[in-house]
Amino acid sequence: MAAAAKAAVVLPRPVTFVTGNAKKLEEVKAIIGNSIPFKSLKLDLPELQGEPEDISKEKARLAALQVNGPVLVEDTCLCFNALKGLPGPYIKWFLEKLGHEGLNNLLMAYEDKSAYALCAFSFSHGPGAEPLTFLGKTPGKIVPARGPTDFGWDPVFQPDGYDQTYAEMAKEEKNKISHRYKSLAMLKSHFKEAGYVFQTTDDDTN
Ligand SMILES: Nc1ncnc2c1ncn2[C@H]1C[C@H](O)[C@@H](COP(=O)(O)OP(=O)(O)OP(=O)(O)O)O1
Ligand SMILES: [Mg+2]
Repeated sequence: MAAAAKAAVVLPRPVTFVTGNAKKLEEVKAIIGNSIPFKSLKLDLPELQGEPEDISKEKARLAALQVNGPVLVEDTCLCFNALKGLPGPYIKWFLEKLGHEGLNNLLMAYEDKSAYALCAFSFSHGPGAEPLTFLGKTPGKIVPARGPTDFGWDPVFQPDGYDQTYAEMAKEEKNKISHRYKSLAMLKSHFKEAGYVFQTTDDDTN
């Protein structure tokens, strides 16, 4: 397919990354740096039930309506293979109610402790536009909590090939292999290929 003939899409302003989670924002900033012009907005968007990709897309549709411009949202899942992918998108509530020990206990009856972290970024050009979704997946296993407890389930997830949990790893190291890094890498190449042009206006200076 010839991509060369495509005209660049003009976006009315920088992309707004909508999240209620400050830690996620920190990682996204560290990973995308200046490669995509973006600003952030703290909103806790309602999340549909269903498959990770659909939840992420719906979040992007809602965010685009609220922001009235291009948006980026992210939904994170932690999926246990023995439980056929659950808690998946519901990990936030499972973590809140059960804690790290409870997450380990869910797997007590199973020998298989393998899991994967899944990150679904969705990007929408604006209200009414169909969001594009980029999925990043990092395989690992669920272990008793080790390391700092300041970011979600990081202490109970040990990525394959490492003897440290996400929480124990240096940030730069985690950001090189994480589910979030992988989906952002796809997003970055999409931006590169699409060659979006951003219109900046006075009310966007910040
Ligand atoms: N990289 C990560 N490592 C560990 N825990 C994470 C990571 N990313 C997210 N979490 C936690 C935070 C939440 O409890 C849960 C993901 O739920 P999710 O709905 O994606 O986030 P959130 O509700 O905190 O932010 P948002 O406002 O972007 O939806 O997993
Ligand atoms: Mg959420």
